Amino acid sequence: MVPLRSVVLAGGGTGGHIYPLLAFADALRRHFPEVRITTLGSPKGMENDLIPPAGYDLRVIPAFQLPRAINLNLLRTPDRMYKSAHAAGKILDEVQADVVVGFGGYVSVPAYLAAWRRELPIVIHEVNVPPGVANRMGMKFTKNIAVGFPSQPVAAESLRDARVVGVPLRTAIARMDRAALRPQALQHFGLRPDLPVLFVSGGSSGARTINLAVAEAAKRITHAGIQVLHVQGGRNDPFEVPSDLPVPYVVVPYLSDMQLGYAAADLMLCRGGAITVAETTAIGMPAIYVPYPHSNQEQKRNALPVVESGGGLLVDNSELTPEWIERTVIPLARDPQRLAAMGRAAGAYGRRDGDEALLDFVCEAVAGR
Ligand SMILES: CC(=O)N[C@H]1[C@@H](OP(=O)(O)OP(=O)(O)OC[C@H]2O[C@@H](n3ccc(=O)[nH]c3=O)[C@H](O)[C@@H]2O)O[C@H](CO)[C@@H](O)[C@@H]1O
Repeated sequence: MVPLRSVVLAGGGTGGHIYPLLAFADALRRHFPEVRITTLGSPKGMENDLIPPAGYDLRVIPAFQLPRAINLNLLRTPDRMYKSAHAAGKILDEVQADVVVGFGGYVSVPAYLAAWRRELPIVIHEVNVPPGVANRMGMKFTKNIAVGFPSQPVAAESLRDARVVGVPLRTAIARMDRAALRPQALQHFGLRPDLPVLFVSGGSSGARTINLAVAEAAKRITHAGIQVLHVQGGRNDPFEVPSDLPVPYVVVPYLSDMQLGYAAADLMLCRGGAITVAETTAIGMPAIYVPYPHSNQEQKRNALPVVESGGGLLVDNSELTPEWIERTVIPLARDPQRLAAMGRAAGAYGRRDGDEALLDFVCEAVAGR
C-alpha cells in the first residue's frame, strides 16, 4: 500500500454523503496513523453537526448551488464556483494534499476542480444510480470511479468501468454483532426482551409519510404485541402517538448510535437511501423499504436487488397506509422464521469491507498518478 501523508475528503449535505466519508476517514487513520485528514464541507450541510464531533478537521468553503442537470451554463456561471474552487485550492495547497476523495454533494465540485487544476489524483465514490450531479461533474476530471453496489455499473453507462468497492460503513455498524448487543440496546431504549421490535427510520432527514402512517397504525401494531422504535428525523415536525398503548412505542428525534437501533430491531421499516441499504444488508437486517418517490427513483433502484434476493419487501410511498401495515408488517414482525430467512438473504447481498476496499483503490490511484 502506498503510504498516504495528506488526504482531502469532500462530501456533504445529507448523512448519505457524510457517513461513508467518516467511515473512510477512520480506515485511513487505522492504516496510516500519521496521515493528515482534512474534510471540506459547505456552511449549512449536516457535515457541520457530524464531522467535528467525530474528531476530524472540517474546513467550510463558500457554498454554491448546482442545477439539477449538467449543461454549459455551469461553466458560464463561474463567479461563485470559482470562489469555492479557489477556497478549496488554497486548502489543498496548505495541507499539501496527495489525493482528493469525493463522496458527492455540491461541495465536492470545487474540490474536484481545484484538484484537477493541480493535477492531483481524484477518486470519486458514488452510491446512486443515476450518479449525483456533483459526482457526474467530477467524472469529467477522473477515471477513478468507485461504486457501492454491483448493480450500479450494469444500470448506468457512466459507471460502466467503475470499481465495485462497497460502501464504507461506520465501524460500530460494520463490526457489530447484533445478538450480542441486543440486551444493552433494548435496555437503552426501555424496550422489552420478550416482544418483537419494529424499527422505523426515514433516513438521515426522516420521512414524513412514513412517520404519519406508522403513528396512525400505532394502536394496531402495539395491540398485536409489537414494540416500536421510531426515529422521527431531526428535520420533521413531531407527530402524535396515542399515550395509552399496551407495549412500548419509543420515539427518538435522531440516533447518533444507529447500531443500537439495529441491535434492538427484529424488522426495519425504512427509506431506500443507499447507505441505509448498505447497512441493513451488511448486518443481515430484514427490512421493508419505502423508497422516496422522487429523485429519479434512485431509492427504488437501491432496494430492488435486495428485495429480489429475498432480503426484504418493497412498498410504494403512496401505498404505505395503516391498512397495509396491518396486513403486511404485523404478520411479518410476528413470524421469526420468515424474518430469519429474510435476514440471511439480506446478509448474503451485503458486505462489510467497503472502507478497506476503497482505501486499496485510493492507494492504487495515488501510485499510478
Ligand atoms: C431523499 C434523498 O435524496 N435521499 C438520498 C440521501 O439519503 P440519506 O441522507 O437519508 O442517506 P441514506 O439513507 O443513504 O443514509 C442515512 C444514514 O444516516 C444514518 N442515520 C439515520 C437516521 C438516524 O437517526 N441516525 C443515523 O445515523 C444511517 O445509519 C445512514 O448511515 O442520500 C443517499 C445516499 O446518497 C441517497 O441514496 C438517498 O436517495
